[in-house]
Amino acid sequence: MATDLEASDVQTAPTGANEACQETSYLFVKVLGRGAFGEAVLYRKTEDNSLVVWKEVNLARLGEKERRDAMNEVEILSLLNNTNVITYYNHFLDQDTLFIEMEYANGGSLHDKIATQTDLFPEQQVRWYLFQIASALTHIHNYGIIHRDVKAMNIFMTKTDLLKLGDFGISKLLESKGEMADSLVGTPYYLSPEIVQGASYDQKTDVWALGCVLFELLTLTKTFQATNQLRLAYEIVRSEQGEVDPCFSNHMRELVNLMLQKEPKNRPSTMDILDHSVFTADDCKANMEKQVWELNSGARKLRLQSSSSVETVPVIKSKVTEVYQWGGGKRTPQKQDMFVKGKSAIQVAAGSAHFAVVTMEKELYTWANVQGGAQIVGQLGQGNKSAYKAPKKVEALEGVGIIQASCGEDFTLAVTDEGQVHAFGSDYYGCLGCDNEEGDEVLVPILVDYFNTRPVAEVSCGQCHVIALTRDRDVYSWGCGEFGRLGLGSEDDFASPQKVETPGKHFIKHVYAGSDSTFLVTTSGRVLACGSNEYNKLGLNSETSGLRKQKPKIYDIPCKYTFSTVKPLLRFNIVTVSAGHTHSAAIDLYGKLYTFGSNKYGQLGVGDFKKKSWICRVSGVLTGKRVINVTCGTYFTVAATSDSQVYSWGNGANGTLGAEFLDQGKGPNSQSISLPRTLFGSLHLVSHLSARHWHTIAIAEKVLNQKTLKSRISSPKCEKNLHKVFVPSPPVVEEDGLFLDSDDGLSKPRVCINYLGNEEMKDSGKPDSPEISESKSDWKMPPRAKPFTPSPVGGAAGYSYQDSGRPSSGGSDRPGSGGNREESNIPDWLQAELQDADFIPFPPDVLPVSPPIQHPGQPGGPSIYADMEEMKEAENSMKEQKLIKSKNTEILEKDELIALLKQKLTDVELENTELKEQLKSQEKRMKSLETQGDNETFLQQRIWHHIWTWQQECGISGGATGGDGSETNGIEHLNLQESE
Ligand SMILES: Nc1ncnc2c1ncn2[C@@H]1O[C@H](COP(=O)(O)OP(=O)(O)OP(=O)(O)O)[C@@H](O)[C@H]1O
Repeated sequence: MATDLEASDVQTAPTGANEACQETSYLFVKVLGRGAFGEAVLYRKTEDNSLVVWKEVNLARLGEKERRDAMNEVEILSLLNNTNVITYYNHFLDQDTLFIEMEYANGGSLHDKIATQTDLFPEQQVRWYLFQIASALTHIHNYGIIHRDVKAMNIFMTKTDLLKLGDFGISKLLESKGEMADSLVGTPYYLSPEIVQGASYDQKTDVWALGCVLFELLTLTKTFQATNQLRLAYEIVRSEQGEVDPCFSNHMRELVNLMLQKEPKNRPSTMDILDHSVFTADDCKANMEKQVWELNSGARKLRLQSSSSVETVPVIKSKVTEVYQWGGGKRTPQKQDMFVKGKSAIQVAAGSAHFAVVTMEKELYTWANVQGGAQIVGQLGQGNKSAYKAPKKVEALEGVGIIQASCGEDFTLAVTDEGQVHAFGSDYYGCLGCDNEEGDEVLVPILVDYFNTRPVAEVSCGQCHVIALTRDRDVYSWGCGEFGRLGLGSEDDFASPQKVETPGKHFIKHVYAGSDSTFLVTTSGRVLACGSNEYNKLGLNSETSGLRKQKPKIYDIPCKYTFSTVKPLLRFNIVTVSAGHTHSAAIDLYGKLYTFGSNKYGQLGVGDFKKKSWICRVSGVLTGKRVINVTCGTYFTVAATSDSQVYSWGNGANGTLGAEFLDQGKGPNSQSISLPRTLFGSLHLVSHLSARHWHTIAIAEKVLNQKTLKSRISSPKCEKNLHKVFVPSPPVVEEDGLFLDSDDGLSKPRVCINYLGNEEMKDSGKPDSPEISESKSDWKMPPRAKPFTPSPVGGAAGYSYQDSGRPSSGGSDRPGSGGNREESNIPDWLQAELQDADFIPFPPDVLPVSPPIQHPGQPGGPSIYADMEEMKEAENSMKEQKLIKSKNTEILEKDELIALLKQKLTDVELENTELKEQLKSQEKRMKSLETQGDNETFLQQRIWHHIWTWQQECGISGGATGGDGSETNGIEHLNLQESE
């Protein structure tokens, strides 16, 4: 049926140019330079106006090995996601030219920086640089990668003094960390003694090169120099570098000597470097971690948050957890009364004709919703083939603590708190993982022995295959292998778990099986996919246009037998994926929702039914909201947001959208909607969702009453100040000691509230420590975001609030709502709340709820239970707060609110009138200046600048920039804004 319905959607390879690929995606800016094999060109990407570098590598004159190296660079870059490493976005091979798209570092290279430095760098600055390069190397070493070409020229800089390690042209991914590489590569000055001597080497060769860079930073000269290569080699092997100026601390001099030890084993690892006393004194390391995060998150927010303007933080006063199902003939959500207090559901799963629910008590319940000839073949695990219509406990699992379950088409798998896996239902494709030893239909749960010694963190069932993630982060798959969905390099079926090789040392965080596809999400927010890419539902197709020497092209990939990076998603930090039958969805760290695949029934949620060959961002009513959960059915999508709304869209036949259609028209899309539409009439905070075929099941906490605090965290107007608005949490260190990028799903960006014009927004521009200000040069720590501390007087400027049972319309950006802190009318109780950093900046839904996963070594059971504990604690603390605030809360009367709003509006009107007058006078002044001739241009420029500054301060977009060379007339723009 699917194939027939979607026939018109099928893409043929190579695809002819369509609407999308005729658009220019890239605008040429300039050629950055030429390397040995091609040039690096700067482009502006029209999609988000970001600057990117396309490195063209001419492979025609490359030897076989060099070709491999180039491809190696691409593969390796795509695995990495770290602030101090150049980010990889895309690549393609066009005949003999390999095109690689990567992040642009706008501040030159460290080599240039050293070359133009006249006085010695202050120690603090050297420390700052060393910290960043050591962090970058720690990241790549953790992935089993040796860079092998660390040198000042390959360390790029941003204008904010962030360093980014790039040019992985000759890096080599080692299969295991213990392996020693033996090929002779590198740049003479930075070659390690072991490479010069032709011996094997490991990650410590990068430490040597880093030692050379450090020496260069400390002395402004090369560590080893000679008039010829042979002499240089001799000097390197002798390993007797020169002296470092005694103005540097003993710690620093000791460290550089350690790094330049001839014997690799005597050199510190990059982790040791970061733990050296150079960094541990005075909380220096923590400050630098924070600094890197802040500088990077500022830049990233500019790119990613451009249309997000409102952050809504629901404060749930009371709630009841309920389980709802709909679809399969049930046109509105049906409540399952079984799951009430004492049996509250924590996780749900939908199969084609059955459901499974895991409760807080670690019990498993199953039941059926059989339609159209579907049969019960044991998928309920009840010991018979009855189609129980109401939830029934799986008695055979009595005494076993079930913490997660997943449903395939006609089978079920359940994970215990000890990491064991139980399976039941159809074993036709070998999905029960027991080598078909139990027959085709297994009516009671059996243990998948294979995992007895390999505890499992989570499983995900596709239509007829399974993917499992162990607590050691190994991935296993089994079942039907058609289209390569098992990621095992073939289409073979397997009736027992098979270990999946993923490229590089990925740290897999979650696994998701679709009907005939599979996704993996890494700890660094990367997405890998394999299986059928029909309709581009894996997002593996790519297209380019606007590149010089390059015709617009679509690279259509029908299926993948091994896991590959989903390149169009590399720009985002993905935390959750849902794989549907015809389309897929992904949520990023900021709660933005992306969809890709077939759009025949509007299932991509972008307002039309047209075919899309790219990744879509679902905005519309979701703009400014944080999506916390998403699930894809066959032709529909359901998503839940943090402000307690549930939306559905796509094909509504058979009740899949959980809402009645009042506007049924004619034609193929008569029962479809292409934009998200709310599903419940009241507020429901959804902690877990699952859809398959045409069924959906959800755990919804009915929010009986909620107060919504809204904060403008980002709007086009205040984007330039975004980096000052976000207060970062320090990067997270995982139990196994690995550094996770701050952008990893595990870190929680603390959203603080501020506005243009607030004092908080000003740059201090001052050095961070006395040590710097006393330094020889005028170097300063990069501008640092001032943590926002709401002041007791008007500190909450920027919040508006409601107290109703309905959510806010969301996204409203009322004029003047961001007034001066001193003039804030925010009531005291709210100010007090805002000062409670634990309460406001960490909404419980910052991380989308996903199937439970227990990290290795993590005490206290699966994370979902920890989450529940946290939620309970949060609820208790909220109750306490409620008591304290009960007095103040009285002013939350409607009349008070209306009065406040009116006052605010009056203030805004006054401000606007004042502004208009000021502008008129400036207009007059400018006109008179214009008449004074060319020699007045300088003055005009200053006036333009003033007008532009006002516009920015007043949050008026499209500012006047005529004075510094742009085409727009600022006053015209301004008037237009006002009249609007
Ligand atoms: N991501 C980037 N951001 C900013 N500048 C870059 C980036 N990548 C390359 N460049 C600049 O572009 C120029 C050419 O770079 P390219 O990598 O092609 O050659 P190379 O590194 O100089 O030589 P080779 O690749 O042969 O080692 C260099 O000046 C480099 O600084």
